[in-house]
Amino acid sequence: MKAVMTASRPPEGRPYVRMNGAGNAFIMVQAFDRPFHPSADQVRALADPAAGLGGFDQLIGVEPSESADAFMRVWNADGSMVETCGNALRCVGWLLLEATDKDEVVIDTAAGPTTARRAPGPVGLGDPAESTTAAHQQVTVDMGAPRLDWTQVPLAEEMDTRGIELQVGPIDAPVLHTPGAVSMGNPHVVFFTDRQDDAFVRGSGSLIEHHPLFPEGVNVGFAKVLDRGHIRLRVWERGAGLTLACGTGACAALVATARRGLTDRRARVTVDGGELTIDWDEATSHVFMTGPVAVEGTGFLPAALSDCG
Ligand SMILES: N[C@@H](CCC[C@H](N)C(=O)O)C(=O)O
Repeated sequence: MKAVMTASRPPEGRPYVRMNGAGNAFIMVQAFDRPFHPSADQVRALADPAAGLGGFDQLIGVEPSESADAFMRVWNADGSMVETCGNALRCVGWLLLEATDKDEVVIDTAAGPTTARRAPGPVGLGDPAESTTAAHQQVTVDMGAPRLDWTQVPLAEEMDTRGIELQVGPIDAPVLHTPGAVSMGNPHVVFFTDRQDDAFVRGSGSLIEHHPLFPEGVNVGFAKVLDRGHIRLRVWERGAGLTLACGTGACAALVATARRGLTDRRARVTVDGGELTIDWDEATSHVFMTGPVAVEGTGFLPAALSDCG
């Protein structure tokens, strides 16, 4: 881990690795040697293009753990600290797999532990073993069982999470209605809809994110079922807005569509930044997510924002 994240260190600031998981953008900060606990203001400052990091959806702290290979801490770009992030788990998993000789690593989070392992690369992209970066690498994570009780999402009132009482638009002709609600360690609502254009996703997503039915806020998915094994998904992320991919959102979309009988328990989920495969295993009830990870570069945090212990 340290080998991957601490190449040569100039005096100014703490090193970072910029990665993406199917387009979901992360800044990974090594917090093995010294704690990294930025305030919400400091996270927002780092997310600002003026900080020179290129912006990100989530800021990730990779910390030591007594029970796992690492603990992953997640901040959204708006500064909020959240439970977990599926695509970042695949990226941190890849970093840990690269830095050790293990076949499988365990990453703890505020939502509980997750295991990560390499998966065969996609056909047509060459041999992943020949790649010097993570560009062609596929990683599978075990996201555990979805939490489906209304108290676990959580919702503000009792409802059947297969299709909750929520609609957007006129009462007699709503444009969105009866979404599924799922927690993958973080809260998701998934609408089954063909409406996926930018303006619609941004407008309705930002509204629903803060709806009083979701006391902790919510990530908002817009899922178009193409066939029983294929979903087109866009996600308005809580605390980050419209992103190119949301891993927990893809897991939640598969769970929500499978519960409604719209898809099988395994499906390809096409997001703006790539393809994810989600498998809701019948025997264990665990949701497995496979998809690409990529290293975009490395750098050093601005000195003033490096010592956030
Ligand atoms: N990008 C993530 C989810 C990150 C956290 C989310 N915005 C939240 O507030 O719960 C993913 O890949 O799962």
